[in-house]
Amino acid sequence: MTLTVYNTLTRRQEPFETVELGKVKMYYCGVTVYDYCHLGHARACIVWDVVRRYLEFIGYRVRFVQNFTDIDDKILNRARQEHSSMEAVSERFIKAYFEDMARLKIKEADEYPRATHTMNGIQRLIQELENKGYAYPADGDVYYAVRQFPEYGKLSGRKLEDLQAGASERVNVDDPEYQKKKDPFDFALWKAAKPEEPAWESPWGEGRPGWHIECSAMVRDCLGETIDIHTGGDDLIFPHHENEIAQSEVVTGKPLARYWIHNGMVKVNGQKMSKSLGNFITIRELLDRGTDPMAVRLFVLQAQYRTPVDFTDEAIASATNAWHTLQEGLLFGYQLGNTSFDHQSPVNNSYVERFKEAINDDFNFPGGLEILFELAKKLRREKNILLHEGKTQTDPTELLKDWQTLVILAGVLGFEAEQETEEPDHGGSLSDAEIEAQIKKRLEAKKIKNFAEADRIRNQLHELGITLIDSRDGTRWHRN
Ligand SMILES: Nc1ncnc2c1ncn2[C@@H]1O[C@H](COP(=O)(O)OP(=O)(O)OP(=O)(O)O)[C@@H](O)[C@H]1O
Ligand SMILES: [Zn+2]
Repeated sequence: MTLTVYNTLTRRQEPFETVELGKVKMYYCGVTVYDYCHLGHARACIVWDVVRRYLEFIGYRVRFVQNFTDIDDKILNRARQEHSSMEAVSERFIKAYFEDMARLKIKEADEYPRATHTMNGIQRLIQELENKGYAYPADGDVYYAVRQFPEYGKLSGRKLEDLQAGASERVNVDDPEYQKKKDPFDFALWKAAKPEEPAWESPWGEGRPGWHIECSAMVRDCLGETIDIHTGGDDLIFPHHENEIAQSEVVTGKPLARYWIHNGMVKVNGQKMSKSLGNFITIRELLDRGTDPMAVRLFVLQAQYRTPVDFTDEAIASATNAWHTLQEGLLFGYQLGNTSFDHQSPVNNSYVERFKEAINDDFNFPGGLEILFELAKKLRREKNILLHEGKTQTDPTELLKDWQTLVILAGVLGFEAEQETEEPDHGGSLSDAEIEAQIKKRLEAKKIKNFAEADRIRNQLHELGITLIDSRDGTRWHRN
């Protein structure tokens, strides 16, 4: 089966065909840099990191561009609060962004355009929109006339009429922007300079760009007129991506992107985790309290990328347990005596095929993870037998191949285990009686098919340096 992806634009899962054979141009709407990144951003970044890695794995050459929005009211507000400048705030949080992403092992993009570095492209686009009759100046601002674009709403499936009806009560007629607009849904392409705010020269006077036009200009400057994949969180479908389409497509006469793919939100008690709402946990907070970056990756990839996920401490704890299982599998080869990993090593193709088959179905990463866990659990079982009986049950050459397969496929999803972390700290070990009691609890959990709890107990014991060996006559154990 070849890759098929769900396209927000057509609301269908479609075969993936690129504009240029073998090449993918991909743009991700990145962060507005006025604060530290939170777990919601981590989800978006991990999902697109893995989509990119997977496309490379199946043979595409991917050009991945991700922007920074470094002009925005929120950045200006923060600068005011801190008595500093917009540049100082954005530089600080861009630096923090790179630190966080390095800790999460996110591959760097090929290019990171910034709004403030794209001023020519932005102004050129606005000028072209004006020349074609899609934009009009109003008192130093410039607005996009949504009524001019009959396809407006095609991405989000919203109709202007419905929006109008819904919004009529909420419109603030005293708002100066409202008074300048010909239609309440027209949006700003350029905003006249306000006193003491950063501003750029333009044919419409001093000012700064609106948010949506930045991305249209950055896509065009960095990747061209039609790209293959445009991504971002599903909170951006309307109005941001709708407006990007409206701006770009009337100027170029071409589709802006073949596939619009959106990640679901990380939520907290059912509400979007968001900087503006203040209900977030930053990536650095989460990692500084000892969460393994690979557990964060697992937390993200265990969910289908389009569905919302709830952040809870329990969910992170359970992802941490699962990571320990995977980690054990990834370290298996070193226990067999290998000192390094050779990426050219032979692999077990049947697993590779199953892995691809799962993920080719609209980037079904949870399906891909199942294959990894199958391999990791097999290797763990063999490791226990090896420790206990001095040799493995399966031919070591076959096992080595399984291990190599696991390392390579896990790498496609960005998972890496470091050899140094191989032996967890065995500090507070348990007495024999305590171990027996835990084993009993685990058996009871298994009886009622609560395998998650059974695995949790096994992993917890493993952390304390105790290995369990399951056999037909019960569970034996030894200290490592
Ligand atoms: N809770 C979340 N879950 C998943 N993705 C998110 C979440 N919040 C933001 N994103 C995605 O991260 C990228 C950067 O978002 P942005 O900088 O606008 O953050 P934000 O937290 O939504 O900001 P704000 O709270 O000010 O709206 C976007 O692609 C956005 O869709
Ligand atoms: Zn964007």
